[in-house]
Amino acid sequence: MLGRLIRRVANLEAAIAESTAQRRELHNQLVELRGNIRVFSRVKPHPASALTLGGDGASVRLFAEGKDQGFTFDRVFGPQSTQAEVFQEVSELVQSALDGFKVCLFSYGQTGAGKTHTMQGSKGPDAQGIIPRAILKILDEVERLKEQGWVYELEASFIEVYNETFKDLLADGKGRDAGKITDQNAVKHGVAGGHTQVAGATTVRITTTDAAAALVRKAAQARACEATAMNAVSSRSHSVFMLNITGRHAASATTLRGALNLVDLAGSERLNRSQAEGQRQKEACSINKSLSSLGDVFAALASKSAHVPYRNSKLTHLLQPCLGGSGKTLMFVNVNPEAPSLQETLCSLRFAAKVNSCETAARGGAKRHVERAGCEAPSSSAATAQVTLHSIPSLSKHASLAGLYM
Ligand SMILES: Nc1ncnc2c1ncn2[C@@H]1O[C@H](COP(=O)(O)OP(=O)(O)OP(=O)(O)O)[C@@H](O)[C@H]1O
Repeated sequence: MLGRLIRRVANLEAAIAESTAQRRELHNQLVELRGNIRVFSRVKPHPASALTLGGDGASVRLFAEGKDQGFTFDRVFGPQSTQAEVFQEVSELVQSALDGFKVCLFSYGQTGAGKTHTMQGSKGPDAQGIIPRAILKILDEVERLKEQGWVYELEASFIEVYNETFKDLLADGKGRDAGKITDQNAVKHGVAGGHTQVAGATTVRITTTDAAAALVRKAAQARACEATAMNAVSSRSHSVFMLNITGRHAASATTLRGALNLVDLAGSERLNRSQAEGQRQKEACSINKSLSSLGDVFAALASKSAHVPYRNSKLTHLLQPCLGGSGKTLMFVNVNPEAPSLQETLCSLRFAAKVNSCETAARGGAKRHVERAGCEAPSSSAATAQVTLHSIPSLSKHASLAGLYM
């Protein structure tokens, strides 16, 4: 009798493992079919919008430079879109980071277009943006995966890139130079798909939503202090929430190393060079340089160029493992639909269209990072076949979003 029950449990566990393997395999096939570089646009609410949204949920039109111009992306979120709807569309990429992929989400657009609203959001469960929702999803998944024998470690950093210099937003201390990282070679990419670190930046182990909320709050305070002291530096710097994810499964001696980078880019508006002087001119040059370096990296990837200029800016160097063929990237292009912003909106949409054109070229190259004893970073399909037998990830519908934002 007991023997029969034990066999039954073993059979049921094998069946669960089998269906989990299929789920992960299908999930990753789906993500890869959609392309490893995807572009979404989000239109901020405005009572007199100069943009027209297509009924297909993926296109937007505007009249500028004397003609009607249309753009199509993977998805366009209209002004009515909620934070929950937006997160729903990106949650599969968050899942990919847990599955061992290097993932990067950007928000791009002119100042005030909604980048921080999309990434960070504001207080209250409905208003929270991608960062708090992603942390909550990951912690929830990690808890579930424990039952399958997986032990996950989450290590977070919060970095700012201002005038091509890194700053640790989690550093203690106040003042303009607090957290400034002067080491020009601070970016350290782990070998064979290991984690990326910024040497000298604080890393915090995240085990609870409270710890995560405290970290997000500290980074937001550091940016707010700067905003007062230095005339809103935050809109002229990039912020990167970096989460390195390590999953270990003792029974199969398997280790997964994924990463989730959530990037709020500097405002993309073109400053009038003739009017910008001193510090503002330096900032403008540095923002232009890093945003155009990002564009250059996408262009090189699209043309399958032998050389991809990751090292031309701190940001692209930091995000190299996500941007390259083995990672997954999603760019949000936030636009302000009011008439005076039309020219900036057109520039943003053109940039996004360029990034979007990389999708097909880069398609199909993403690799998860898997290690097993005596077997480093096998090919994606081999890894999928052997490694996915131990988890049943899914987001708890009852999980609370409370407490993760500031
Ligand atoms: N989709 C939206 N729904 C409601 N409010 C929004 C939306 N997008 C932006 N806002 C509001 O517009 C204002 C500016 O947005 P936000 O701060 O996110 O812009 P930003 O692009 O991050 O600007 P900056 O580059 O200066 O940091 C905020 O008050 C924000 O709450």
